[in-house]
Amino acid sequence: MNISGKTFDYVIVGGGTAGLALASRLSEDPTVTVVVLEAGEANLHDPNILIPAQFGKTFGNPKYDWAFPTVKQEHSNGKEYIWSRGKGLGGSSGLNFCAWVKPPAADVDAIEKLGNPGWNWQEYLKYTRRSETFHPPAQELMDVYPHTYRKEVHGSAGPVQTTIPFLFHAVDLLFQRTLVNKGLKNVEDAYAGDINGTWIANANYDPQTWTRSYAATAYFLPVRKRPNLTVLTEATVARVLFADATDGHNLTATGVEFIYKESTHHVNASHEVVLSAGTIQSPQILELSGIGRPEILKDIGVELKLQLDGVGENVQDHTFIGVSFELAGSPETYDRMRDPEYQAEAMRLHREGRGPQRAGIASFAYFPLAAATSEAPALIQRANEELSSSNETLPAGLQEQFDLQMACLKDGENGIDMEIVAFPGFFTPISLPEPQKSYVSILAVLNHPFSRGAIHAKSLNPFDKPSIDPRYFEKDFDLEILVQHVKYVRTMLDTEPFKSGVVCEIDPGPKCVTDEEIREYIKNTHGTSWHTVGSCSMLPKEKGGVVDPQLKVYGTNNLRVVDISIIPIHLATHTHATAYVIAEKAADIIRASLAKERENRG
Ligand SMILES: Cc1cc2nc3c(=O)[nH]c(=O)nc-3n(C[C@H](O)[C@H](O)[C@H](O)COP(=O)(O)OP(=O)(O)OC[C@H]3O[C@@H](n4cnc5c(N)ncnc54)[C@H](O)[C@@H]3O)c2cc1C
Repeated sequence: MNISGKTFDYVIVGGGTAGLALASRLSEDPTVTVVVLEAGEANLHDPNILIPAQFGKTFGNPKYDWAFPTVKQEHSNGKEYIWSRGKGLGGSSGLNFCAWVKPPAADVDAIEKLGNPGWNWQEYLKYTRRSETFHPPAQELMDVYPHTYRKEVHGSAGPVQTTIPFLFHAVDLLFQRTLVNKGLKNVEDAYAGDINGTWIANANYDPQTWTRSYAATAYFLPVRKRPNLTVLTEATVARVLFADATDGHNLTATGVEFIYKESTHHVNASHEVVLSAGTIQSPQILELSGIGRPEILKDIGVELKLQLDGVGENVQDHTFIGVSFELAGSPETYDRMRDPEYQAEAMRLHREGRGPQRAGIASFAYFPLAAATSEAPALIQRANEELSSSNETLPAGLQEQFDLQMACLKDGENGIDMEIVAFPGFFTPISLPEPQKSYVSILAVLNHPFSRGAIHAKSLNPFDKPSIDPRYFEKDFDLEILVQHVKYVRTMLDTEPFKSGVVCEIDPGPKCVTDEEIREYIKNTHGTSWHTVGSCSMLPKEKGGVVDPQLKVYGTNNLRVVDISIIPIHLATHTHATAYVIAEKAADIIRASLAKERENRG
């Protein structure tokens, strides 16, 4: 480690999804120097990461996973949760489920409507295409399932490799055909801004090797020898350092302090410091650096440098619930992986580029509440009443977010509030799967929660995990939406081919009938989808914003946040692809800022 005390143009905190993508793009310019400090290990060339379809294998292992505990959740029967988050190069892109999903255009446009010019669907499309190379599905897959796609919305030269994963087709066909028979449409290409209907998702797999394509392999490894790019792992950033602040002026970040092999060091930034530590740790680092709410900083004993009340607030998580069914005829599903012999054979086949280890989670459906239930108008009325009857004074700007969420709910044609995903295997936490049997678990996801949580530093110690309070179901309507999901999923049993393809429901099972019983099932078994956003929201400052549309922290000259924490209102999507969009756009913003600075200097 020979960087202590050295100066780089850009210091990036966190070598995760967005951090490595940004570092790779910025270091394309040989005249600038970039350093990335990552708290975790490198974890490169690691089969636990690279070989797909090993869902959850790295969870809870401190080599890969931060495993953050939440506080007790008052509205979920006092339960506490563990939130996995990737640690090491690639961050969460190294431990996620590789479902490559993008939001509907309207959700991205909502970000712009909240006061962020340039953060709209057209820009999203431009940057997401830059981030990926899409490989059309292999003929082997096309033969079974007729995939359709529109070439022009996919990237053809970006670092992240994407394709249709190998599928357990019996389940996919069961799911898709049933939903079409229930009135949903088959979406031609869900990457064009319209996700309303049912479709097969890509996975971020490289079809040459059938391995995970993630920030470390896609953005970092190909450029690791650049002389102007330095990446240091096992380096935990404790705080951002600032020049002595002169009253009334913006703060200037001069570098960061970090801990490496139990000693404290610093590096200097001659241009900018960028926080890419993710939704949970970017706000923690801001607070440890003296930026945030005065009462939080006082509690942890940090001198307030800049009051910014939005830090760690406006937190929104996608939570999900599963309904599992036993399948007739025991078709091939992930359930077979519980058999050590099958698994060994799957690994052997993978070495030859074949077999089920290439599988993904791919059958999705997104649709409006009105497509799920005839009670939608009454439910929406109830949501309205809940939001307007509350005596609490809403934080500044939250009403605007609620208005957009209500508009989405009311749009019975295209407003997406429901999501169900077919997991081909047993994935619910109450019953145990039986050997020789096959299952499908339909996972239902809350896309636009009204509840807002908070994430704050608990102490001055950067190794102390922050306090995480998602406040699940603080707004009861969030729970109601999940009840509607469960009821909708159960109606699939009345429709072919699900009707004859399924033997019976396993969880929650026949004892769970009334809405009240479904509510209890949800409260006792729901979990995070690991898509948390909002803790460093991009919003006008007076509306709770932490960063402006240039991703610059308000009140600073050269400190940005570039990760998924800046999303101010949740999207009906999984967030991996979006993290790259943020990084790609940030790279353009930072390059433009440097060009301007150089021009001014003459
Ligand atoms: C278990 C799981 C499954 C998921 N499944 C999917 C999926 O299938 N599809 C999908 O679209 N999305 C999925 N996601 C979400 C998606 O992966 C994330 O939203 C996205 O990767 C977040 O990127 P990020 O850059 O914001 O943060 P991260 O990728 O988490 O990067 C943050 C990095 O900062 C580092 N860091 C933190 N603090 C410090 C510090 N003090 N000093 C130095 N380094 C620090 C961390 O170690 C980490 O490497 C999943 C996420 C998880 C956790």
